[in-house]
Parts: sequence; structure tokens; C-alpha cells
Amino acid sequence: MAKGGDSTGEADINPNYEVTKEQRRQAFRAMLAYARPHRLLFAAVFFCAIFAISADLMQPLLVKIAIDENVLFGAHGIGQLFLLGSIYFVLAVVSMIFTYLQANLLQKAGQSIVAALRKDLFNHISRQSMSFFDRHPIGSLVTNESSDTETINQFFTQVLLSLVRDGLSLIMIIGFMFFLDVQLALYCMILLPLIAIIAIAFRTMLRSAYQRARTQLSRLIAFLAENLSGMSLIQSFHQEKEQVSRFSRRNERYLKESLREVRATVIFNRSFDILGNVSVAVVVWIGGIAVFDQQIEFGVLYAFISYIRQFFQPINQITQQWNTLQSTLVSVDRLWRIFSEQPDVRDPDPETAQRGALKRVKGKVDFNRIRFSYTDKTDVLRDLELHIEPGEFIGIVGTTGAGKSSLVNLLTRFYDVKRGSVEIDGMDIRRLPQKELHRIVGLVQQEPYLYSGTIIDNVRLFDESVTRDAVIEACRLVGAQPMIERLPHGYETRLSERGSGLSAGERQLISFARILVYQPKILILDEATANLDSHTERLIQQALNVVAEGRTTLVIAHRLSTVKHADRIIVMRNGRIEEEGPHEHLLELGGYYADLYHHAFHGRSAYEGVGG
Ligand SMILES: Nc1ncnc2c1ncn2[C@@H]1O[C@H](COP(=O)(O)OP(=O)(O)OP(=O)(O)O)[C@@H](O)[C@H]1O
Repeated sequence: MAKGGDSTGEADINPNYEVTKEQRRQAFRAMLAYARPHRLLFAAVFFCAIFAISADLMQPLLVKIAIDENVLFGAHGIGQLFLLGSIYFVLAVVSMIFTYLQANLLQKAGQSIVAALRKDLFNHISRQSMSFFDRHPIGSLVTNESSDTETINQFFTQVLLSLVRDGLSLIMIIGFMFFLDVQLALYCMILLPLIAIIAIAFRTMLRSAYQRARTQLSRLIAFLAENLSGMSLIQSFHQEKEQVSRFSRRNERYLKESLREVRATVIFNRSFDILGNVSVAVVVWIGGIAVFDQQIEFGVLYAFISYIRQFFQPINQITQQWNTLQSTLVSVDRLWRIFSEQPDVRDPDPETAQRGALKRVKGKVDFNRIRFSYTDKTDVLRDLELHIEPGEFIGIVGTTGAGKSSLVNLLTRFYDVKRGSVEIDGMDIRRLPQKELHRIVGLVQQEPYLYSGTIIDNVRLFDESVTRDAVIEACRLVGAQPMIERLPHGYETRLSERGSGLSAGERQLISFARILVYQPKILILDEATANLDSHTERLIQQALNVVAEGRTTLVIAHRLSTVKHADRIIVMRNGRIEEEGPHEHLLELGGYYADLYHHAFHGRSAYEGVGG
């Protein structure tokens, strides 16, 4: 059986792996392609931002007019002051409305982009071959689907917004300053190099603090994902304390790095505040002298002070997006790596594909001198030759790691052979569309996977075209009906994730019913290794006889009793077929199978040396 998903995932989700500039550019381009369908929305956001900012920035100008033309000289009287006040109020309302619209439209665009991205990613992952899941631990794929896509949402809703809104504000503030007084504006521009120096100095610090925190978070998530799925094992070995302390260590490392990151951000922000206050003081000083010398009006000084205060806000906002931009780069890289993976097992070219096999297939199976390995290093199956007639019942036995699951995995094309071929009715399975192949070959896994949903949903795998009656009939035939009727809501009982409310035997019965619903011509059964009580074992055996009827059946047996009556038993050892034949014949041979059999039935467990 495939043994993927057991690494910690740290290597995979560590954001520090190398990515070339060209790869990053391609990845970014691919991501921006998701924004293209929403360009009208982005254009609307842009205009809303212009209106909102203009309304905001006009307010100090109004106050300047009020001070210079009314308050100081008493000209135009109360009437104009009232008018200016009203315009001020209208501008505030306009700014609020456009800011609201801008935020809404942007969220709509961002969320739509991410919804599309998530869907494509899920679709892409579901099309991958099993080797993909060997390489990518589940924890890291969950991170890809959830937080990486969310980070990209933040890129569109925060980083892009900030670049547009704050960039525009900055340009407009500078414009207004020069409009009011060129000399004072030039003095203020001296600040720009200072700001640049602070930003560059902190950039490196923030980036490394950010990356360290993110690496620790990824490790924490991977650890959590792995432990939650293996909780029963942890509890049965009483490893809770050890795992809690390992978790605490990771948690503390993450806490430490996050605090460091927060400290760096706070220092950075406060430096900007200090710079802002010093600038105000300088403007008051230089501007105050200019007012005394009557070179500028007092209102101009007031407006300048307002603008210089506002000047730092957008700069601060833009630089604060640095972290989000960093995480976007990491997320884009990771998503791009996943998107650029192609399934190892692919469908045949439409011209060479064998179609329509489903209707006429009889169920003959040939493994022709196959060689197979998961990694290129060691062969798991070597020059294996096996020919199975339609309707034959084949038992596969052998020690653990002998290659039994690997052999049947080749028939479902979870993996492809490295050499030789697997044929069904004389057709190389690589020439069959996978959709058709999976209707021809049905699989009941060692631990049948059940989804959260009703019993009905689980038998028909959410396929509405299969009627409720067909599901009930299938359950009746495999003998699952009494067990289902005992459940609180019968066929409508909702199973929890992985069917944890059912016993191993009950889960197997449900997966047998699936087989009857889908009627594959070839059936593979990886027998559960769990100890079943004799009643359940009998139920399973009867159900197996029902589903095997009229099908070519391959059963990986961990209990020799399951395959004692098989037409032929294949005994595997070290990736090869050691012996084959019916039970009696193999016993007479007095070889490896006979040894296994005697071990199993003379005081020792039937599993030992036989399969699990
Ligand atoms: N996904 C995988 N990646 C790498 N090696 C694997 C993978 N799955 C199995 N192997 C290796 O291939 C060999 C054959 O494994 P396989 O699962 O086919 O044996 P098996 O006879 O079915 O054993 P068991 O009865 O324990 O399930 C073993 O050495 C195993 O470690």
C-alpha cells in the first residue's frame, strides 16, 4: 500500500527554498492572470480611490481659505464661513462614500480571485497521481489551499490597494504642497532620502524576522496536521505527554519569532512617527519665520502642517505592506510549484485512446514482465509475470513489504510500470482513459475511506444519478442492511469524517456496497488487517462472495482463511511471485506457502508472516 504523507512536511513548506527570478516572474504573471477578468472592478476601485483621496486632501485647503480670507481679515463674513463649512462637510461625506465603495468593490474582486484560485488548485490536486501525494504531505497541501490562497487575497485587497490609494495620496499631497508654496515644499522634500534610508534599513530586518516567524508557523501547522490525523496512535502508545512537549517547543519557537517580528514592526512604525513629529516641528519653525516675514500666509502654514502629517500616513501604510508582499511572494512560489506539477500518470492521446472498452470488457488481466519502483533506487517489483482469466478469484499473500499493494496499485494506475505492461483484455491500460479504467477496476482499500455525509452518499459517492433504491439493494446484497437499520437514522445517518462512528468491518461492508452499485468488471480488495470478530469476519466473507460473483477478483489477504478457496493463490516474496496455485496444490508443494499456512494455523496469529 502507498505509504505517503508521513513526513513532517517541513522541507516542503519551508519558505526559504530557492526560486529563480524567472520562475518568480512566471508565477506572478500566472497569478495576475486571475485578476484579468476583474479589470473593470479594479478600474472602478481606482476611480473611487481618486475621489476619496481628493475629497480628503481638499479639506486643509478649505481651512486655509477660511483662515486667510475670513478668520484673519473678517472678509466675506459669516456667510462664506458657513459655505466653507458646508463644503467641508460634503467633502467628508463624499470621502466616506467612495472609501466604502472602494473597499467593497476591492473585496469583491479579491474574494472572487481567490475563490477561482482555490477551485483551480483543488481541481489540479485532485488530478494528480499518487506519487504527488507521496511527495507532498497533506499538512502542506492544506496550507496551500487555505492560507496561501488567503495571502493572495490580501495581496489584492491590501497591497494593491495600498499601492494605488497611498501612492496616489502621496503624489497628490506633494502636488498640493508645491501648489501652496514651492520653497516650503522643497524643504519638506529633504525628508524623502531620510525616509528611504529608514525604509531600506528596516526592510532587511523585517524580511528576515518575517520569514523566520513564517517558517516556525509552517512547522507548527505541519506538526499539528500530522498529529491530529495520528491521534489514535498517539493515545494508544500514551505518547500524549511527549507530543504535547514537542508541540510546546514548536509553539514557543513560533511565539518567540512572532514577538521579534512585532518588535521590529513597532520600532519601524515609531521611527516614522518620530520623523513625522520632527518634520512638523521643522515646518512650524521654518514656516513660522516665513509667516512673520510675511512671505506666506498663516493659512498656508496651517495647510502645510496638515499635509506633512498626512504625508507620513501613506508612506507608513505602503511600507507596512512589506510583510504581506513577502508572504505573497512565498505563497505565489509555493502555489506555482504545485501548479507546475503534472500528473505522472496521464490519459492517453485522444487519437490513440481505446474508448468504449467499459461495455465489452471481460476481465482478463495480464501483468507482462513488469518492473516497478517508487523511487529510482530500488525495484519493488522485478520482472513479474501474472496472467489472470476473466472471473478468476485470485488471492495474493506474502510477507509485509513483499509488493502486494504495489502490484494492485499498478492495475488501478495509481502508478505506472517502469518496464513491461499491464493489460486488460489484451489492451495496455495506458491506452484507456483513466475515467473508463476506474469504472472497469473497482477498489476496496484496506481502510475504506468514508466521507462526512449520509450512508446513501457514501455508497453512491455523491453521484445523484445512482438511485436510493439501487443503494439499498446493494447494501442488502452485501448483508449491510441489518447493521444500517440499527443506526439512529438508518440510511440517512450522517457519518463523521472517515466514518469514525463505524467499525472496520462495517466500513468494509459499505465499500462492498459501493462495488455493487458501480459494477466494475475487475475487483481489487485489500483486506483489512484489523482483527475482526468471527461474526463480522463471516459477514465480510459472505459479502465478498457476493461481490466477487461474475468478476475477476484480486484479494490481498492478511488472513489465509479469506483466500483458502480462491481459484489461485499468488505467493509473493521480495517483489517476485514465489509460488502460485490453488490452496491444496500449494500445501502439497510444501514450500513457502505451506510454511506460512502452518505458522498461521498452529498457535500463531494468522497475520504473522502472511501479510500485515
Ligand atoms: N509510496 C511509497 N513510496 C516509496 N516506497 C513505497 C511506497 N509504498 C510502498 N513502498 C515500498 O515498497 C515496498 C513494497 O510495499 P507494498 O506496500 O507493496 O508491500 P505489501 O506487500 O503490500 O506490504 P503490506 O502487507 O505491509 O501492505 C516496501 O518496501 C515499501 O516500503
